[in-house]
Amino acid sequence: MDTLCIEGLTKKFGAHTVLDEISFTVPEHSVFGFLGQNGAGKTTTMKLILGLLKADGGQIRVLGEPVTYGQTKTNRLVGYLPDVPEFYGYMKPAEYLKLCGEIAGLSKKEIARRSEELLHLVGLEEARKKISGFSRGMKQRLGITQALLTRPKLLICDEPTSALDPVGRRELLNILHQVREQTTVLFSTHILSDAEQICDRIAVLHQGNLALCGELSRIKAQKSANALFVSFASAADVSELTASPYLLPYCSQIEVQGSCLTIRSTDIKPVQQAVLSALYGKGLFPLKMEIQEPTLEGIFMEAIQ
Ligand SMILES: Nc1ncnc2c1ncn2[C@@H]1O[C@H](COP(=O)(O)OP(=O)(O)OP(=O)(O)O)[C@@H](O)[C@H]1O
Repeated sequence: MDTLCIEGLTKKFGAHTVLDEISFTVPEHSVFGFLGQNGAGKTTTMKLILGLLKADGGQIRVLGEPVTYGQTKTNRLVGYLPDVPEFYGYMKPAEYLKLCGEIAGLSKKEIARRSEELLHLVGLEEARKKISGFSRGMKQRLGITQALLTRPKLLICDEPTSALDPVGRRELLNILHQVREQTTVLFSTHILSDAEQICDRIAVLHQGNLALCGELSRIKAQKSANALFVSFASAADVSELTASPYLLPYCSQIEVQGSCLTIRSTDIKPVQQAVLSALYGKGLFPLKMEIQEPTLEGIFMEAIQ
């Protein structure tokens, strides 16, 4: 069964339609990247899943149960990490988790066991200081422990890496990748390389619609419009190469940047042959020549154009 199923979801703020009948599913134990520019509607979608906002149309189901605005029934299945998690700064991590566990109705034994497991998972088992002294990365990691305390079936994280340095980002991505064994992860981001590293599925939200949605590997395979990148020691070599009659059929697909050129084509093989013939014909020697696979960044830019 899919952990999350969204069908025809619509949300308007006044005359502004933020979500216009979007539909997607998130399969169990997947890591789903929810991508979009600032203001695309990612947080709005998450709040709708949590029943914190009222939809103007459509349905949301968490493990088959419908989400109803204002009711928190389905939230027993969901853990949520907001973009800026708030804590009681005077508490230590274990104290904070104890409080959260008590509010959630967990037994003392379960709180102790879960806290130990989760603080170990996020590398905070040795953190003895008060939360007010935590770095942003430590706070995000603590936020994940709180969101996972009740063993939710779906973990929703709103831009969990956007405020972190590269080391903090790497640590957090590793944690999200690991927790997929216990739950399903839906996280929003505009850092495409983060999504590329750990997501098996993505959706790109743009102007109220899903510009792209599906398995990342499949999307990449479909976008087989590859590019051949060639660099030379000088721009003069580039001019000489592009003047070759072998490259004439590809002129409309050639991008020149100083001493480098990129040729894009849906079928890269004939391009390779043409470039090799042109290099040989002109007696040119490139510094570098490589086929560039489609990146998520390239795919994203194309989707939102
Ligand atoms: N309560 C509200 N009232 C009116 N407009 C709102 C409200 N909440 C969000 N919006 C608008 O809805 C749009 C989507 O906002 P949302 O916060 O969901 O985007 P986002 O994709 O999460 O952006 P970001 O990446 O910047 O966090 C924006 O234009 C925003 O101004």
